[in-house]
Amino acid sequence: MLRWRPALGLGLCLLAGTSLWALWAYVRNWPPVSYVPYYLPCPEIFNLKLQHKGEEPLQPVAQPLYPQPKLLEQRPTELLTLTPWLAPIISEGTFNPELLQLIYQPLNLTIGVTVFAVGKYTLFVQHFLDSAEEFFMRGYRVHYYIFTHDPAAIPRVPLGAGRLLSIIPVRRHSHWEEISTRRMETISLHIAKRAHREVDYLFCLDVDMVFRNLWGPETLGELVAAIHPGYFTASRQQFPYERRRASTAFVADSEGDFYYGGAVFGGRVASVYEFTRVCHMAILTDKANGIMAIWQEESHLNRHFISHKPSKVLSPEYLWDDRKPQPPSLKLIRFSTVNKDTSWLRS
Ligand SMILES: CC(=O)N[C@H]1[C@@H](OP(=O)(O)OP(=O)(O)OC[C@H]2O[C@@H](n3ccc(=O)[nH]c3=O)[C@H](O)[C@@H]2O)O[C@H](CO)[C@H](O)[C@@H]1O
Ligand SMILES: [Mn+2]
Repeated sequence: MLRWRPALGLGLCLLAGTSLWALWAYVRNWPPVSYVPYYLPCPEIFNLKLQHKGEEPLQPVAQPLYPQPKLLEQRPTELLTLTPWLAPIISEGTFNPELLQLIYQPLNLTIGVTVFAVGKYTLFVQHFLDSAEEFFMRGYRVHYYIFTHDPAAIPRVPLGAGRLLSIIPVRRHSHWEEISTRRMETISLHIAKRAHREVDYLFCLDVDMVFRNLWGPETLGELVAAIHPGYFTASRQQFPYERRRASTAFVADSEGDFYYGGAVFGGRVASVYEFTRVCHMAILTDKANGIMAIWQEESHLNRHFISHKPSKVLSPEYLWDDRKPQPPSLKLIRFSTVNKDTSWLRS
């Protein structure tokens, strides 16, 4: 009987030790972590940090009340050329193309372009590329990145010297809103993985568009936004911002400078990285809260540009819409949305 005592004592000690360890493991993880399912498909985004020696991004400015800048402030045919935060507004007549050529050509820059062609939107690629070859950054090195679910559907357009095209396969999301919105995520990941080594500047463009006139180095800047063709005469209260406070894209009636289009943005590749990453995070936060902003990523883009002003603003010459007549205030149209059957395209 006495011989069993040490064995029994040892067993009890082991049992007590295991129970204490299990209790400690449970307490240590309290409260239980609940993982938001939306975050799971893209955990890389939280760990990736671009390796560049840049300055710290500007801190968000406090939002004092100030009058809205008006593109047509002076005369009905003359566009504003400078924002109140001293960013140039680019339109025909505000710059000297020959001088800019002399300045930018020796820099040997490579300009990247991202375009998405998912589902029936592959139909737009031919026209987009043909016109880009004619008008976009002529004489510069250009790298087109075409994101598509169907690489075979991308036409082989002959490219000029120094111009490259890469086709990058992506998932075909079922809803068009998801396809459009996911661009922020895909672009930021693509920059971190690859594009930051390959290009100096990057423009992110819609594919249902066509170039009609020259688009040159006057558009290059740290962070570049384009004024939406539908709202350049509207007051900030009429802008179609996200007005629900539950969304991270919320904009108050007293805020806003210009309403920018989601179809055109760009800048230095590192700045476009930070911009798309931050917009993607905001979109994920909304998803986790069960809300989608009224104009998807365009709403987030607009929210961001209120607190982080673009360093250069493109007039609607650079983002027009073929369904609208050319107004007298625009001397030419450089890049425009083609007339399209939206409900068929998105079906
Ligand atoms: C002029 C302008 O600023 N347009 C914006 C506007 O409408 P749009 O009506 O111009 O949006 P859209 O149908 O062109 O979609 C945006 C882009 O996403 C891609 N795509 C979209 C759907 C699809 O099935 N397959 C596909 O590839 C394609 O590159 C397309 O150009 O609102 C969108 C978000 O709601 C985007 O912010 C657009 O940039
Ligand atoms: Mn479009």
